[in-house]
Amino acid sequence: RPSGQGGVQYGNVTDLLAFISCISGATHGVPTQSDIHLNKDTGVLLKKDMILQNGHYRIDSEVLLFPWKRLYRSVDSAHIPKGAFGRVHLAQDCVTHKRMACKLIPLEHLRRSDVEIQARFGHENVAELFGAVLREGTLHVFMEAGEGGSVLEKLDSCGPMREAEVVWVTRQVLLALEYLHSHGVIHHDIKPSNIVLMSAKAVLVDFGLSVQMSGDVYIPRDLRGTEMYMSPELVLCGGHSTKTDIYSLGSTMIHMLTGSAPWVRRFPRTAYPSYLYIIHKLAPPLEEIPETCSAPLRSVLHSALHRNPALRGSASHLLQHHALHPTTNQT
Ligand SMILES: Nc1nnc(-c2c[nH]c3ncc(-c4c[nH]c5ccccc45)cc23)o1
Repeated sequence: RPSGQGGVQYGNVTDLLAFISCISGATHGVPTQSDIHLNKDTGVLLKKDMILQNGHYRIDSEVLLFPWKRLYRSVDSAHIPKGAFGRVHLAQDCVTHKRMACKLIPLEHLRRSDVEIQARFGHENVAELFGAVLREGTLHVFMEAGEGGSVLEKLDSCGPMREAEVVWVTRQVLLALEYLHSHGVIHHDIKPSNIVLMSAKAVLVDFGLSVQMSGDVYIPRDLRGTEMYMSPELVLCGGHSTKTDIYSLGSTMIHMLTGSAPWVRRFPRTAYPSYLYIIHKLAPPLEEIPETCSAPLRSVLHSALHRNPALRGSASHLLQHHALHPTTNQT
């Protein structure tokens, strides 16, 4: 590479995956064949409207980072969304002004799934991956930006969502899950903060805990997810399937309908440091479904929150439910 040249280049998903396995291998002591210079900016961009300069794509010269603007009055403007290991900023290409999300992941916290799953499994309702650049030990992952913020932010500032909005979000998350589950991918962290809003769609983000199953059952080595949204079978650690995401979506639907995560109203977090025992011992939180919830949507919730994963609806099955096909004449 000529001197002064950066190591960032345009490429395809295969090039990006090779780059990610190189650097994640490099950090886990696996000797890599490539001449990755961890101290120069190296990386792969998938989009030509991200403009390289001499093989560089640097923060504050080729691309600028901004804190997300105050989307809602009451949300603390310092509230920068962060994934399992990474802070997410709004980014803008200096030449094309393309607006993106940029997640900064310290190399020591990088999980290959954080990038690999989004790169391999593109879908309308999965935040699109635009590229990744490694600079001074931090991986900058550029993605599709949900400038409407997350569903959690919307709930924290505007309170419970109307049923039609809940149906709109639920349907799009189910479309993403139907696609991911058909490829054996479990997201493992379905919750309001991992669903972000755009003008005409909602997309899933944060695949840092995702796995692709090799068979029908995934035997976990660790507990993955966020407690209030975890399924009973996941809490038991005896092996689970893609159906765990469906239960987490049911828990997310309760949060959207009531404005609070399941369990926390009956068992305040101050008094209950952990919800794992509650989720294991008690029946699914069906009593938290508001009285005002329509019968059709209630039956979707009963199916999604079924304690037995075998009897729980799949994403494809739930998508066929008439409650998720609102006709225009419904209020
Ligand atoms: N953990 C994680 N991994 N990837 C993402 C991600 C990709 N594109 C995005 N677009 C928007 C937001 C976002 C979340 N909360 C917000 C509040 C205000 C404004 C924006 C947001 C997050 C993302 O997030």
